[in-house]
Amino acid sequence: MSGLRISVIGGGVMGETLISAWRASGVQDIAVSEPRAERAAELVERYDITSADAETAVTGANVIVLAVKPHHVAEVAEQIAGSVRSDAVIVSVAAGVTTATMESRLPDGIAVVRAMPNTPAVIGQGMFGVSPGSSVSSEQLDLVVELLEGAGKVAVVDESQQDAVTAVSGSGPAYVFYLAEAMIDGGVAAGLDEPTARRLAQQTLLGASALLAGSEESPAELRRRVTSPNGTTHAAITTFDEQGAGDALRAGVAACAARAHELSQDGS
Ligand SMILES: NC(=O)C1=CN([C@@H]2O[C@H](COP(=O)(O)OP(=O)(O)OC[C@H]3O[C@@H](n4cnc5c(N)ncnc54)[C@H](OP(=O)(O)O)[C@@H]3O)[C@@H](O)[C@H]2O)C=CC1
Ligand SMILES: O=C(O)[C@@H]1CCC=N1
Repeated sequence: MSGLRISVIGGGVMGETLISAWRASGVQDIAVSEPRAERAAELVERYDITSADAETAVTGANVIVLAVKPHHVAEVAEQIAGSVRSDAVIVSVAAGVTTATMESRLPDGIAVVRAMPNTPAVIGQGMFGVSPGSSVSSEQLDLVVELLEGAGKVAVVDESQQDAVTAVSGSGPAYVFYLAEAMIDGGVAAGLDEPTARRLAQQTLLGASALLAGSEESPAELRRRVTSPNGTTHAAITTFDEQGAGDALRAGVAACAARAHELSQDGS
């Protein structure tokens, strides 16, 4: 994508994730704005990008990514409002911040897209739920989708579904790591050394994920194929059910969506 200039406001976990993925996919011109000087210098050194204050970083940028905490989005939008190109597209990755909130802080007609990423984007395996605001042209949406596809898969969804997207894919990697922690702990308790338990859990999650992603079968059917009658898996799943693991996970996903909704009400 020649002539593309991306400005990333906020050089934390998600800002770095996207910068890293875009550098790996060949994007040349990236500027970051990050208030902590040491952190900004680290990103400049690591990814060969430029660093500037927010107003300078967005000047001339075609795509501006807001990767600050949800409660900082409105003030950052106000801060850059006078410096954005009229044809720029602003992509916010903040949980719970609506396109309407951002549009109200920016000049009329500026294109705003809300995107919910996840951290596997750092290895090009991200999942993004994307919702255009009221002033986004189809070319601008295509540009954002193409850019994000450099870091993973993209689903364009109605903005009303963004809290649910956050609850499944945005926060989802943490659920998988939580499962990995429990599997490793359980393996150690059953007699493995930690590095071996970790290796077994890692490859099992990788293999099972690839199988699930490439299969026409439902997760329930794939699980059934592991579960021999009255065998070892049956013992594990029966215990999970008895102890409410499935219900607990469903309740956690619902709590995540509710928290995303709460953020969209007051941003804090
Ligand atoms: N981490 C994840 O897995 C995901 C995160 N998100 C969203 O991404 C956003 C960022 O999250 P994450 O990267 O985890 O958070 P971080 O706290 O790691 O990053 C936010 C960064 O923005 C910086 N910042 C604060 N104010 C400004 C400002 N005015 N101008 C420029 N930079 C500023 C912060 O600096 P300082 O620390 O000094 O305040 C910090 O470095 C959030 O809105 C979150 O909802 C979405 C999906 C997944
Ligand atoms: O925990 C959070 O609030 C952010 C949004 C989704 C993943 N991390």
